[in-house]
Amino acid sequence: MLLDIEGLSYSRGQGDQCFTVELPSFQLQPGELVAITGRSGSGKSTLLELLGLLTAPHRTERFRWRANGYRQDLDRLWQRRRHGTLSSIRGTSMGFILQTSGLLPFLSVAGNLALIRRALGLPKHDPDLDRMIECLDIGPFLHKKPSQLSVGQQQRASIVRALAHHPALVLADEPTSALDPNLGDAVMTLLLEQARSHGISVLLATHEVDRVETLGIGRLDGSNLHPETGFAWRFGR
Ligand SMILES: Nc1ncnc2c1ncn2[C@@H]1O[C@H](COP(=O)(O)OP(=O)(O)OP(=O)(O)O)[C@@H](O)[C@H]1O
Repeated sequence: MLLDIEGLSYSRGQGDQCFTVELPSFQLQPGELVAITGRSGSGKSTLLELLGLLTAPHRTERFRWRANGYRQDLDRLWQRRRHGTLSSIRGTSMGFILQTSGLLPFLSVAGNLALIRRALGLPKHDPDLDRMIECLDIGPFLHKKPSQLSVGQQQRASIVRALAHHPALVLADEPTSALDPNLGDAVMTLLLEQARSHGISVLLATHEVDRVETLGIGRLDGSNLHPETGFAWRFGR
């Protein structure tokens, strides 16, 4: 099991503006793709930040990680402020597809893709990376800087970058939001194929419930615990 979580919760804000996200129980297997769904403002991005170790939860009964033969008690790492270890897990074993592309502005797209592989000591050339470049049609702008690209082109480049080092977990925040339906399909096909062929687990925040249901992708859906305020959401399958 890649992630094993019980009783995770996080709150931000004060008093009647307090916003809470709860994840009572969640297990994610290697190669599993799960869509995080729920109304706008329900906390999908917040949940991705928590599961991607970018934000510390306020409470967890169990928060465990196991990848590449290593187990980590993430709860304990947060409590002991082992930020170096948390950062190393993020850098080596996770790939992020953010709403803002997150590509480094001073590098070309090719440079962005090469950086993570070089940092991890992986060979420069990888047939699988070439195939991903072809699949999302980013070859024509590999030499360009992110500022010279459309939002959709940046999004496609950031998807390939997140997968370039074959991480154990990819966290994707609305990865098809700026794409036309054909490219949206290509992205979903690529994520499913990477999950199956490389055992990469994918957590995908999305509003595209129809698309994920058509593809048979499981959902972690947010329900509103306080309909009058909408400030507390519980996510479950
Ligand atoms: N930096 C922040 N500071 C304070 N509140 C925030 C911040 N970012 C988000 N929020 C609030 O936290 C709640 C959850 O936001 P989040 O972005 O996680 O929701 P979401 O489900 O991803 O939304 P969307 O579908 O619109 O992207 C919202 O009520 C939002 O207003």
